[in-house]
Amino acid sequence: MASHPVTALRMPSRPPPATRQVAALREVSLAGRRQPVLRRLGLEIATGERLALLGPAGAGKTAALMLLSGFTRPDTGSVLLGGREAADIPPAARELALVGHDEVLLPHLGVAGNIALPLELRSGPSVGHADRVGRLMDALRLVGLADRRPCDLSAEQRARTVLARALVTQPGLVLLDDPCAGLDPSARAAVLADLAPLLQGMAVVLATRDPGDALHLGGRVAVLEAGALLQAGPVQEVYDQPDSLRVARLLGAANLLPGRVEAVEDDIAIVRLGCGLTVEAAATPAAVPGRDCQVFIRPERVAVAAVTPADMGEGALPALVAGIAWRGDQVRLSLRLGAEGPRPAELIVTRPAVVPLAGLTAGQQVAVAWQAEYARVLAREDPVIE
Ligand SMILES: Nc1ncnc2c1ncn2[C@@H]1O[C@H](COP(=O)(O)OP(=O)(O)OP(=O)(O)O)[C@@H](O)[C@H]1O
Repeated sequence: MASHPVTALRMPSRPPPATRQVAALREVSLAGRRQPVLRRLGLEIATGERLALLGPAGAGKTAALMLLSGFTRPDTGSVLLGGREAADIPPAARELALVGHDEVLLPHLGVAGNIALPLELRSGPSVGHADRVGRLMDALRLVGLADRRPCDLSAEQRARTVLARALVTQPGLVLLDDPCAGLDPSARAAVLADLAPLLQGMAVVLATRDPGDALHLGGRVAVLEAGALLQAGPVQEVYDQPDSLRVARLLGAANLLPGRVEAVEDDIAIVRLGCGLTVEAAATPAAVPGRDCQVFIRPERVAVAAVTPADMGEGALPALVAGIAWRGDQVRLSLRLGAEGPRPAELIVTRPAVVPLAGLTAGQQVAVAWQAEYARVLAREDPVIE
């Protein structure tokens, strides 16, 4: 192999800066041809923070990045950079790096040459030779193939090179527009994991359609759809406590069990499911006694065992194993709740494939349970975004 793996390890020399606002969108709106692109969107990004903009195609993620980078102006609302109104700051003067969808690598330069280019072009005399070399070595660790040409790189290596090139100047704000597009889930996860040490001290906004990216990036997530902000918060919190069906589905696999709220007591709602069983779930504003609802619970939050509900404990429910499927690194159990009644509900339970399922088989009677805090009462339908 002609390439030289880069082995030097070096921690970034920057001291961790005090937390402050690096950038913000304040109630920005942007009109589109047929429907609004952004609808009074508000976001704040602090020093060193990681924020994933998660949403389906056309949600307005790229449009939000274009506003921050200055290539588009909002129709209403404002963009702030470093606490300052950014309208008069041209894109080239904004101290940020933008990695778009179709970044081009210079074909006549090797990986190291491509990554070093921004250092040559942008770093002023304040960045000494030793610091430049150090930054280049740090960035090269993400790729590890210093002299390979772009035409000889795999899609993952290209993505790594593009990211390394964007980070080599250590900008305070990095905008990443789905830099792992086209890579399979394990490659996406590996790139984001390897990226983490390079991102220290930098604020990162990652636009993605993939909830796995948001979870791997860590930090906060802002969920967008049709230009509207649906929910924002720490990614694990939004994953476990979605406010709507849309957010529940956009963050990953979700059980949504139709039912009706019977009572609410001490932040816990008692819900009678359509299949006839009664369950507990965290009360939300949608938990109004007498109102139809859906009970949300993530598949990995459901406990299952080949015992009776009485043996499993208070609140456990009887279920029937309808099917078991192995999907790569995951086992997926399909259960029927209320199988005796006229309208059984399907409940999906997932486990890492390495976790033994104590010999569960299709057709077996089991008991299931969950902690009420991981189940949530959601409205039967989401409001229309207008
Ligand atoms: N400045 C603009 N003016 C008018 N329309 C725009 C502008 N920017 C984006 N759009 C339109 O707004 C919609 C949302 O586009 P955007 O690229 O932001 O979505 P996205 O969430 O990034 O989607 P994807 O995941 O497919 O990249 C698209 O229909 C796009 O054509």
